[in-house]
Amino acid sequence: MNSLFLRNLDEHLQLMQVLDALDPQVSAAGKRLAAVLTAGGKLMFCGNGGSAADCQHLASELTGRFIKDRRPLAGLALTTDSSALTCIANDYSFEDVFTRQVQGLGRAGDGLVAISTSGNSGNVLKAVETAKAMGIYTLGLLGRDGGKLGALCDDSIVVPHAITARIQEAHLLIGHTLCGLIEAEMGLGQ
Ligand SMILES: O=C(CO)[C@@H](O)[C@H](O)[C@H](O)[C@H](O)COP(=O)(O)O
Ligand SMILES: [Zn+2]
Repeated sequence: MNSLFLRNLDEHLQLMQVLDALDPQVSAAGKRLAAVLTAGGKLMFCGNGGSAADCQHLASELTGRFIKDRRPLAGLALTTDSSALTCIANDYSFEDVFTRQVQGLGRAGDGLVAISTSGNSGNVLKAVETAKAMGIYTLGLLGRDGGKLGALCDDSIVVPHAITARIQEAHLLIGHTLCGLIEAEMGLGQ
């Protein structure tokens, strides 16, 4: 029997082979995110667990750098402020950890990238509902069948797989591509 690594690799490669079907959604999302930044808005990111790590990773590609040496862009992970997260979860509820940050930090014209492999995390759902009501563009980076977020977000990119880890691996590829598209759309860099 194949090793665990070879089985994971096989699953990963099979998934990669069907992701080309997502090209229209990824290209359109890159344009929408670039438009938010071009108009002076910021991009916020929220998600749980491994997706929380993706949030800070992708936000840092914007404020720091991705491929090109260019001006910093407005990316903000809502997953990294441990004081805000613990205060909101402790004093209100875990469902509110992203929502209250969106309310406090978000402005009409901003964007919120909601990352969830199930598409059903309650705190992410609530943040997207709040963001939409504030006039903030919402993009879901989702998995499985997109879950409730698939129907809720303005736009969604759904990785069609049942295993959380495989979905997360695809999310990082798509997230990196979105960063590249933002740079290209904005004509930034050398
Ligand atoms: O990274 C992993 C599994 O690979 C876990 O930490 C995973 O992110 C957590 O179970 C999350 O709470 C799952 O949330 P979601 O993707 O369904 O919104
Ligand atoms: Zn993980």
